[in-house]
Amino acid sequence: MYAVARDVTKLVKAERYQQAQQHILELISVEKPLAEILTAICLMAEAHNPAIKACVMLKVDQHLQITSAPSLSPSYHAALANVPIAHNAGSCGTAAFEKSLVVVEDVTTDPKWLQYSDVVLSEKLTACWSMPLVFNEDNVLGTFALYCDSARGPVEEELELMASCCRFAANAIEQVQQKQLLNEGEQRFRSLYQFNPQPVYVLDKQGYFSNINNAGSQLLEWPLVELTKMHFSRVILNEQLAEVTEYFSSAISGSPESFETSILSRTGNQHELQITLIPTWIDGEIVGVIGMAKDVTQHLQTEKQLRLFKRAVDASYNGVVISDITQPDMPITYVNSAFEKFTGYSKKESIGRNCRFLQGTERDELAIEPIRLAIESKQEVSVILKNYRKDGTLFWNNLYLSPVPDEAGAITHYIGIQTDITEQKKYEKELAFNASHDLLTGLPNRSLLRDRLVQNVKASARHKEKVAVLFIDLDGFKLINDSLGHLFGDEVIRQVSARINKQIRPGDTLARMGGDEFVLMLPDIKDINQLNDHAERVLIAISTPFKVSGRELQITASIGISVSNNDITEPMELVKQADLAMYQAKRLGRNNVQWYQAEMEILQNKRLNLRAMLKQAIENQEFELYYQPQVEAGSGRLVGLEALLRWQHPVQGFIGPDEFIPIAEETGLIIEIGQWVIEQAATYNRSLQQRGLAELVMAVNISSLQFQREGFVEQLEQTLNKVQLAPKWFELELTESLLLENIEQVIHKLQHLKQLGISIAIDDFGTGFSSLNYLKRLPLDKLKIDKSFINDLVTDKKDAAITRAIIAMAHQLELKVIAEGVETLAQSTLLQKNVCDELQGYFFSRPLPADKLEVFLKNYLPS
Ligand SMILES: Nc1nc2c(ncn2[C@@H]2O[C@@H]3COP(=O)(O)O[C@H]4[C@@H](O)[C@H](n5cnc6c(=O)[nH]c(N)nc65)O[C@@H]4COP(=O)(O)O[C@H]3[C@H]2O)c(=O)[nH]1
Repeated sequence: MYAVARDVTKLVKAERYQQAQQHILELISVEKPLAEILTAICLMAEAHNPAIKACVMLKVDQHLQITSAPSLSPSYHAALANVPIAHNAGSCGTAAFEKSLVVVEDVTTDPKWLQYSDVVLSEKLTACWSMPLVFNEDNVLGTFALYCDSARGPVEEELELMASCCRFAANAIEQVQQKQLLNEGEQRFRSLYQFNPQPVYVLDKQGYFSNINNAGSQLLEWPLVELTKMHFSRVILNEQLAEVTEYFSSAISGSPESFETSILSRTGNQHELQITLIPTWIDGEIVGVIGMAKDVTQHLQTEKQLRLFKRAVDASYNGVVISDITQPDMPITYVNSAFEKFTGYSKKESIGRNCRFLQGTERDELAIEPIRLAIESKQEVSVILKNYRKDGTLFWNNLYLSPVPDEAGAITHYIGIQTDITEQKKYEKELAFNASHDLLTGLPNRSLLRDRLVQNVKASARHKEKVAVLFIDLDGFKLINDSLGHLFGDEVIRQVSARINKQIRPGDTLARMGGDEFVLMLPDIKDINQLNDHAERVLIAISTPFKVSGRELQITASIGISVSNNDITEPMELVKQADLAMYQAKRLGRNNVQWYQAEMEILQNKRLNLRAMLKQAIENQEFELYYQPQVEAGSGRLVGLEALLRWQHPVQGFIGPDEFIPIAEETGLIIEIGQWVIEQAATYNRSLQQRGLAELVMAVNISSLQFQREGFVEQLEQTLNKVQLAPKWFELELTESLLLENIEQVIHKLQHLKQLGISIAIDDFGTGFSSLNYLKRLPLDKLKIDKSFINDLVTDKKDAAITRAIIAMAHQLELKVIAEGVETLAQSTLLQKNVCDELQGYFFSRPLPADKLEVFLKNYLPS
């Protein structure tokens, strides 16, 4: 009977224990709170033996805290709230520390309980056995302890119970902790997903959005509800769809993809996105992809713009250079292609160096100073620098420097824009030179001469010295120019200027005033007596024969000299004075030197007066014609008259033609005067014939200006018709130089005159630049040997020889010859002997007024 009763108790106990275990497993599986599960474990242990109490402590940091001890008092709970994991920290603290079972049979004697024994005793408990809750062999989660009211160790059965409770507790704790970890992970993922500022989305295997975060739906501008039914192709730009679909297929096959594409939002806004697609694996199977997008529209635009800027700067015509002013010695960090082209230095050779290497060995401190100041004050600046290319050639660099701020506004760099203005500089220099120099000879011109004269006159006055001016004018240059052409004339001027240039000292100025006029300024003259020698040397230099275009030539010059004095207020006055002196030299037969004298001014004034009076002379009928007879050499018979103009001014008295004709020519009045002479001479000749006084050819001097005028021949023809004088009784005396101007037109006019029956004589023959060529070509009748040859004809063999030669040549060309200025019988006889056709001169008669001529005609007897 007894035996049966015992078996039942054991059985009941085992059954209850099993039920308790079942209950605990259920609690764990339905994820009941940990404290509830641990309490159930404690109760299961206590149910085994009413003399023992259970306690579960969990590890929190390096301490143990009671999580469940259902049969222990609240004061016990409070006292062991925080037990350290250490040696001698009660049974539990020690067990957790040593990771092994600790059995304390009597807390009153065991040193492990020194601190806590009172608390245990007040619970009427004596022994405490504690087992660590270990997970994965090493990880201590806490402790499971059994207290006993008697001082003893655990029996075998109790040890098994503890081990079993520990397993249950460790399981429950582990599951709770796992769940906690899972929870946290999910929350983290949700945060990453939901609060990500960049679009994140989930696509299913077919490419439909299953989910998308707020940033994504905002970018696409579609409501979340609608998006989750949409296929991704709906938002991709058409032309990129094929490519994106391929990326999607690749991702859905397990390979993550990253690419850039363009999408269109609901309202049509285009965005450039950088997308990463990651396959989503669930239980070893891909169920879709997670997409992450980054809106790079702004970034791409900025990049595009930067690339454009870089290309533009690279392609710029101007050299561009950027220097880092935050670095020591401000190295170059960038140069464009134009910089490389200008300077010859490649990018590699330039970057890292300071810009000053372009200045070569010399440094233009004056130009660099503004750059230094501008960089110091972070200002912009523009300077013109003399720089050198790699090959050593100079170039002018118009450099504009501007500060470049960083994002924070601090100036970190300077950008320099270079313009190569070498050509412009050269042009400016040329312009400046041309403005002050004569193009043909390269000599200073009038304006530069004026500047130098002003400076030198001032300086000389300070040093009590003088400035001399030599006005040099070539003799007969007009004839050379007219007969041999302007190019030839230019070459003559060039050669003459070079010759004079050789005669000057440093500090002298030789200027060309235009035409054939030169001015030589000689400063610092100490002895004015040397000036004559100087001028003579110039004359000799000019008159030495020279060759131009293969033609031998000799040319002389006339020089006027003036010297500064204290009365001079305007230095150019000196040039005027030297000019007047030069005119005097011309008047005195050319090829000589004259000094300026105050009387010359008077003479000049007189000329100006004359000019004014001449205008009145025609109206006031102050002109009169004198006539000088011309005789046939052989017979002495009268054959012609030369009409010579006389001017009887009511106040000034007689004024000679040599004096007023040049002025009449200068002013153009010669046209009117000349026409008056023609009419007067023709009328008078007709009158002589009508009155039966003489039948003679009337020769009239014609000025170049008059002859060159359009309609001259026609007007002459009309005049002769008007006065009814047959053209054969009229002759024109033309000078050599006149014939050489515009030769084709001259020939045409002469032929016309010839047709009319008017004869043509060449006046002053032998004094000009006689060209035999034109004599042959022109329809002429007569040559008039100049009186300068006749003067010394009898005494000077050379003059006699020239005269003979002229006569012989003229006859060969079937031209008549008349000699003028015949004053003596000897001259007349010699000319006769030399078969000169006609003679004219004081020996026969002076020019006579009409009344006296008529007396002469009546009395004339051929000798
Ligand atoms: N010593 C010297 N001289 C003599 C002798 N026989 C004549 N003469 C001068 O020689 C000049 C000859 O005239 P021309 O060579 O045509 O030189 C002329 C001519 O070129 C110009 N001329 C005179 N009348 C006119 C005119 O009506 N029209 C133009 N265009 N020029 C004129 O003025 C020049 C000077 O004229 P004139 O003073 O009248 O001077 C005249 C005349 O008086 C002589 O035996 N010995």
